[in-house]
Amino acid sequence: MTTLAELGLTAQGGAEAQVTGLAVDSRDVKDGYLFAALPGAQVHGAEFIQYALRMGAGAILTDAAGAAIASEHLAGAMAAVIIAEDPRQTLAQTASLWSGAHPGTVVAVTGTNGKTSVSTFCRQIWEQMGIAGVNLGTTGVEGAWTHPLKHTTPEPITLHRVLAQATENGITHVAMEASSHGLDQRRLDGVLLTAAGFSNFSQDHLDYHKTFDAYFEAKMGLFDRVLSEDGVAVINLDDPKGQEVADRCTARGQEVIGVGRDAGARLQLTGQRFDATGQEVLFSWQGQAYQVHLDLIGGFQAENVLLAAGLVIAAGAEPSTVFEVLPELGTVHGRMELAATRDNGATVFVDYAHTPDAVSTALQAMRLHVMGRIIVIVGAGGDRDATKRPLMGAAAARHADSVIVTDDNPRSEDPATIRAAVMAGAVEAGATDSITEVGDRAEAILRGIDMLAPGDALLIAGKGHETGQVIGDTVLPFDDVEQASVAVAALEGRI
Ligand SMILES: CC(=O)N[C@H]1[C@@H](OP(=O)(O)OP(=O)(O)OC[C@H]2O[C@@H](n3ccc(=O)[nH]c3=O)[C@H](O)[C@@H]2O)O[C@H](CO)[C@@H](O)[C@@H]1O[C@H](C)C(=O)N[C@@H](C)C(=O)N[C@H](CCC(=O)O)C(=O)O
Ligand SMILES: Nc1ncnc2c1ncn2[C@@H]1O[C@H](COP(=O)(O)OP(=O)(O)OP(=O)(O)O)[C@@H](O)[C@H]1O
Ligand SMILES: N[C@H](CCC[C@H](N)C(=O)O)C(=O)O
Ligand SMILES: [Mg+2]
Repeated sequence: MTTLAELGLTAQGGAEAQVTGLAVDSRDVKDGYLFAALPGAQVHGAEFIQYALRMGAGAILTDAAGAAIASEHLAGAMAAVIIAEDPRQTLAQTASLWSGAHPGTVVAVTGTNGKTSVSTFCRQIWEQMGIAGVNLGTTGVEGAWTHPLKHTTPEPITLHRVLAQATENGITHVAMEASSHGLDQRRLDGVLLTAAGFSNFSQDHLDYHKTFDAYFEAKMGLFDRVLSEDGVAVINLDDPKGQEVADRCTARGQEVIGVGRDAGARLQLTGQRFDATGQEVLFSWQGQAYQVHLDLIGGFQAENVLLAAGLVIAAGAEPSTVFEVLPELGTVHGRMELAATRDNGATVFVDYAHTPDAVSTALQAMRLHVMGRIIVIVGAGGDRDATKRPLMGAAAARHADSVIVTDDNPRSEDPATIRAAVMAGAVEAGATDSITEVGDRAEAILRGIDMLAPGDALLIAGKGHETGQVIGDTVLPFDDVEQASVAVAALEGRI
């Protein structure tokens, strides 16, 4: 139990309460809980204050609008009422105080693509250096301590509970993903960051943010608000938005480590040569060169490694030790992962490309490792940014030799309508040998693999590490890597 004062909260009329737990959903409230009634996208959480009180809530955190909505229920209630201008931000601070210690070194990365990859590489570098680290994001908590997560950036109550549990389990270093939803909703505002990274900016999530500007500003919250003035910002200067981000950080007084091919980068990528299994990369840190072989497919993964190395250095590691361990880095699950190889040598890769930029980047990256033709399987998710669908189809048609359009988590939408939008973009971009629509994802994979001649490669885009196909409210088990190896075994006559 903790008092409101210990949680940094002041209730109306100076009321005190012994808080037994925190909840953002009225259905999770138990006796003595503080219920945070937050303004939502669908409804104001204050609509549920009456239920939270019935469940025994001892304190209510909300904004002025929420207090007005629930005034009738709050008037006669015993619960302490805290009114905050930005209750999501207040909740983030409260959750941090509630859960106690978090690991001493926490770095966060934002950007449209590459967050999971960069945070995973940070954790792998720490691991190789003998440091107890984890990455925290889309793929859960992974590393020296593991824990499943439902969101890329969990809401603050979960986030701080997980950080506290990680600390109890000996974790000293965390690399976490800062999603734009998470930043917009202040989910990580109570986390003390040592350093923060920016990977890139392109289209996604316009269903939520509505405009590119709003989406970009949400991401900038990481540097403008969450990272303090004495934190270090590690910025990919090769991205068109990179310099603007760096300038904003400099203006706030933060130390900036620029990374990229850009001549002004302190951590630079100066050379890159590709082979069938990876790439030879030349890095330079403040003028000192390091040549490293990365067992990773895709030029962009070297850029992600560069950003990860920058973050680890910003968090205090000795640069020469960081470059020494880079050859030990392994594929991030579901990111340019070699899933299967046909008897004729043709390869099948699984990648989480689910934005137009990611589809282009992944396919262009593959070209440099592949001698023959490239076939891509692509689809777009339901209940997500619909405007990205034709752009994903167009990116696929522009950069692959054959395109198969299929389903990827249609959710509540009609799968045929989503496929039609992806197909329309692909057909308009044209220039491929073939564009086919195969709704059933397993069949699409089988057909794609059947097309592979010696030297060819197939990219199965969109689902990466995911283990289910979401159709309506049902999640059917589905794993691209597994499907690929089953399809290869079937086509080679082994099953
Ligand atoms: C779009 C979005 O991000 N929504 C988040 C937001 O919900 P909301 O404000 O829209 O909720 P609402 O339905 O309007 O309800 C308002 C409030 O009433 C509460 N409520 C609602 C019903 C009830 O019976 N009782 C009750 O108390 C809700 O808990 C909520 O706090 O605030 C809620 C509480 O903090 C979050 O749980 C919820 O995340 C939902 C579950 C979600 O799916 N978010 C996804 C889109 C997301 O955040 N994804 C990003 C990754 C994206 C990416 O990079 O690809 C992530 O970080 O995972
Ligand atoms: N640096 C990069 N530049 C462009 N595309 C990238 C980059 N890194 C990764 N990608 C593409 O984006 C996909 C997703 O990568 P990753 O999971 O690391 O990103 P993320 O930002 O965590 O995504 P999410 O928003 O779903 O959490 C990859 O599979 C790849 O196709
Ligand atoms: N974090 C992303 C993942 C998309 C993955 C793709 N398989 C899809 O379902 O669209 C989102 O929720 O928008
Ligand atoms: Mg991610």
